Amino acid sequence: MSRPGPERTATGLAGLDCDPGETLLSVRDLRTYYESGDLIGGQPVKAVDGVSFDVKKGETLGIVGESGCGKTTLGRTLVRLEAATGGEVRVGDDDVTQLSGEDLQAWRRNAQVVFQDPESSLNDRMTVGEIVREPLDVHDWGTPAERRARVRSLLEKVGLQEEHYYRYPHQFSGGQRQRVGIARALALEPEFVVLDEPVSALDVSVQAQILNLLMDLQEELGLTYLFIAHDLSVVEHICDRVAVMYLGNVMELGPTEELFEDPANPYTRALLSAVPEPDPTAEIDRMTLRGTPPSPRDPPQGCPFSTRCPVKIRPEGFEDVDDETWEAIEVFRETLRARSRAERSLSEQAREFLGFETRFATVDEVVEELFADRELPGSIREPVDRATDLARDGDEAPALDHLREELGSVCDHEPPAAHGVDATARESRCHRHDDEYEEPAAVGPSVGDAE
Ligand SMILES: Nc1ncnc2c1ncn2[C@@H]1O[C@H](COP(=O)(O)OP(=O)(O)OP(=O)(O)O)[C@@H](O)[C@H]1O
Repeated sequence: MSRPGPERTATGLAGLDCDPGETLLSVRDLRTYYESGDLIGGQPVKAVDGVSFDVKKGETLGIVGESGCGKTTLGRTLVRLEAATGGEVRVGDDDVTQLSGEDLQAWRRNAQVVFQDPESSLNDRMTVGEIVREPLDVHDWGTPAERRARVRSLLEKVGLQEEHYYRYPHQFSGGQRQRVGIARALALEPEFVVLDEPVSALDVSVQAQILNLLMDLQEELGLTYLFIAHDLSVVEHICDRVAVMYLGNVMELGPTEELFEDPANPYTRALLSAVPEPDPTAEIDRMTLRGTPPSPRDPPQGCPFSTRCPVKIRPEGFEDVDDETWEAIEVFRETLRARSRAERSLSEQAREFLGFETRFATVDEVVEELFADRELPGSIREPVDRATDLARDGDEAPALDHLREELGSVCDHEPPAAHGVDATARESRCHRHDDEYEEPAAVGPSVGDAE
């Protein structure tokens, strides 16, 4: 069978040949779960838990969020390095998650990854020429002479010299190794490239060079990038649009400038307010988030961010309870949740949430510390007492269910839908965008620079 050589123009999948600005990938309700290693009954890790967005041809879409929120899994699922558990990734009429045979080969040629750590992602026993040529060999691209010529032109394209062909990765600096990784990713002329933290392992002085190279290559080759990063300043610099992930969900997605200037979602606001200001005298209200993200094995039933959200909606009838009392209830719930995970002892968790040095051994001591000095109305005292009884017997799950039933709001019960939040098609998932509630910005601390 004849294989595509250097002259080939068709990508192999009709949907990839769309025009710049048109939708290249249409991701719908995509889920990727990792099955638990337990023999029976373990919950899967819901690394990507129902995300929907489009990627437009020629754009750079940033994916940001804290460690463990599912960025890498999302990128790997899009290029079929991980199998999706559910949902779709449409390219024209094809669903990438279902491709097999030649169509899957065509997708694999067209969807490549540049990995974070050029130290470990390149095989140290192969020469640079062999590393870059390997995908051409695997896909039986052109003739051997054409492959060698292609590797030389790729090395030049990424700023390396011809004589580097016969060297080994360990003879190179981190920046040079990442250039090799980029050349390899581009060998098969892909349309779509996942850049998974491509500069975070590099010296700051080298980062800009690699980012400039990536931007030049994008322009020259019409590439579409998914740019995964936790460094927000890099994202602001390089991305056209940004998706903010939390616990396997996209909380907000929109054009970079608008999203950074006026973040709509409480999580985006918290994430941006955690970025150190270049001017330390600038007065901004920093949002500090309580606790740690919930386990992706057991995400909250309502809004993914509900357990830590600083502007969580109160349930009806509790609006007048003072903030400290309400905070104590949320800390109680968070402590029970941590205890049910049993990853760390209750005392460690409680100390972290409360900032106390005291050791807590029992639920009663936590309750005493949180509520002893407070006048609790019966509508709060009763569910707290009931939950304490349940938790005392080691039943945190029913205790939490009870608290959610009695003291939970819409944020605890329903996942928020995506709301359009400005004229740029930006979307944010938060119940506060419903007309009946105040917007996050109206009730929470302000975010952004104070120039
Ligand atoms: N192969 C795997 N098996 C089981 N769980 C996994 C696997 N890979 C990732 N996870 C889990 O899935 C969740 C998402 O991980 P992922 O690496 O996608 O997040 P991330 O946002 O890219 O994090 P980081 O910024 O630290 O790379 C985490 O809880 C992680 O522990």
